[in-house]
Order: sequence, then structure tokens, then C-alpha cells
Amino acid sequence: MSHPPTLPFVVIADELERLRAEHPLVHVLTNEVVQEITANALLAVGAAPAMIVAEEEAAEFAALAGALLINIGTLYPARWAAMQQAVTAANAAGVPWTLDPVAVGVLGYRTAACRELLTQHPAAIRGNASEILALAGWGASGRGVDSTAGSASALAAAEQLARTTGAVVAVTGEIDYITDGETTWATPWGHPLMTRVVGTGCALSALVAAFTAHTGNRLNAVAAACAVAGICGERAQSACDGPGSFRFSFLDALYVLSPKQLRELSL
Ligand SMILES: Nc1ncnc2c1ncn2[C@@H]1O[C@H](COP(=O)(O)OP(=O)(O)OP(=O)(O)O)[C@@H](O)[C@H]1O
Ligand SMILES: Cc1ncsc1CCO
Ligand SMILES: [Mg+2]
Repeated sequence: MSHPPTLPFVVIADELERLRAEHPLVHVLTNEVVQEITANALLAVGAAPAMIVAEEEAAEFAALAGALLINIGTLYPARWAAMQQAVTAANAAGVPWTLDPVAVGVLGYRTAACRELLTQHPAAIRGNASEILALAGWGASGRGVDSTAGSASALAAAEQLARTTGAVVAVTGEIDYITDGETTWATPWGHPLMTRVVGTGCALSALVAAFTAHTGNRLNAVAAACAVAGICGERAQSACDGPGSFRFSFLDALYVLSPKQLRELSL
């Protein structure tokens, strides 16, 4: 297997600089577990989150947003109705939307929902290896919301999924791979402690949405979001005592990370 190249620091710096300048409004339809860490991660990095969840408001708001996140972690009929309203309105308004297919392949209801969502032109998809394997139809392997497979084992599935859906696909784990089906970046940053704190993956998907809120290079935008989460996860781990303080250190790391620092790392 060929090894995809590592995303250069200068690309991460450029994408972060653009995000901070544009301060995108991100419409978030996510699960009940991670609302707070998701909103705080978006604020810390320089985006503007809003969790507009009512079916009556979702279409109106999605059309105004810079990007939309659909995370099916705690899916139920009322939330699904709001998601359908939001996705339809986002597509009509040209607003890019990102899918986090939490535990797809493990349960029938959410798997059917994902099948439907895949026909609705997501701009980006971010999942762990088990989720990407299941979405691509390569078999179900997750244990609840966690992956039982390594990210490298899902790279070929991610490339196929990108080609069939037109989305940029990020499969995360020890190394993250980000692909449009033709070109693939690796982002090797991160720390295993990130899997012991709920919402690091879900918050990353919200960052992916925020970084795609422009018309530039979408592959680089999604990869930069993965890189930022990984770099900040590493920094947070070295500044914390365990999962509790990791949450705070992670938000602090997102806030202090600067394009200038990133450019210096590439010298
Ligand atoms: N073993 C690991 N080493 C380093 N970083 C990791 C490791 N596993 C996951 N990460 C990082 O943790 C973050 C979340 O990725 P993960 O694949 O665990 O998502 P997830 O399973 O969807 O998580 P969640 O259940 O929190 O939504 C990513 O930034 C990823 O790079
Ligand atoms: C723990 C958990 N259960 C449903 S969604 C979720 C958060 C993350 O993936
Ligand atoms: Mg997840």
C-alpha cells in the first residue's frame, strides 16, 4: 500500500487563517451528548456555532449558515425531520454540509438514514474506520460508537466512498486520511487519550464543517480541520492530567493555535 503524504503545515496555516478571517456561522445538528464541547470547540477555533434543532426553524437557518453539520449520534424521528429540512435547504442555497455517521452499520434505523443522506450530496464525511467501512458497504464492525478497525484498513473504502458520493471523506484514528477519491492526505497528529473523552470525533466533524465554509480547495479544508484537531489534541495531552482536564486543555489549544506558529513549524 502506498503511504499518502502528510499535509504541509503551510496549508494548515492558510486554512486556519481563512477560517479566522471569515468566522463562519455553522448550523449544528448533532447528538445530545456532545453539544457543549462542539459549540466550545467551534468558538475556540474562531467559528460561530448555532444549534438550531426544531423542524420549524431548520430550513430557514441552514440557508443562512456558512456550513451545516449533520451528526446522527442520537437520532430520533423529530431530529431526523429537522435534518431533512436542513439538508434540503442547504443544498438549495449552496451551503456545504458535513456528515458524521455515528455508529452507522451497528443499528438499522441510523443505517437507513445514512443511506438516504448519501444520496443528498454531502460536501464532506468524517467518521472512524468502522463507520467508513460500513458506509462504503464493506461490512459492519463498530462496537457502539467506537471503531474496532484501524484507519489504514478503511482508506480504500474512504476513497471509494469519495468517488461514489462526491464528498471529501476523512477517516480518523491513529493517523487520519483525507481523500477526494483521487488525492489523499495523511494527518498523523493526535493522542490515544482523545478516544477516552467523549466528543473529540464529533467536535472534529464540526471543525470539518467550519473549514469547508468557503469555495476554495475542499480537500485541503477538511484535511486542515483534521490536522488542527490532532495537533491540539497532542498539545492538550501534554498539558493535562487526564480526560477531565484534557477537555479544557483542548479548547485552550484550539484558541491559541496560530497560523504564524504553524508556518514556523514548516521552516
Ligand atoms: N490512537 C490514536 N492516536 C492518536 N490520535 C487518535 C487515535 N485515535 C483517535 N485519534 C484522534 O482522535 C480524534 C477523534 O477520532 P476518532 O477516530 O476516535 O473519532 P470517533 O470514534 O468518531 O470519536 P467520538 O466517538 O469521540 O466521536 C481524531 O482527531 C483522531 O485523529
Ligand atoms: C457516547 C455517544 N452515544 C451516542 S452519540 C455519542 C457520542 C459520540 O460519539
Ligand atoms: Mg464518532
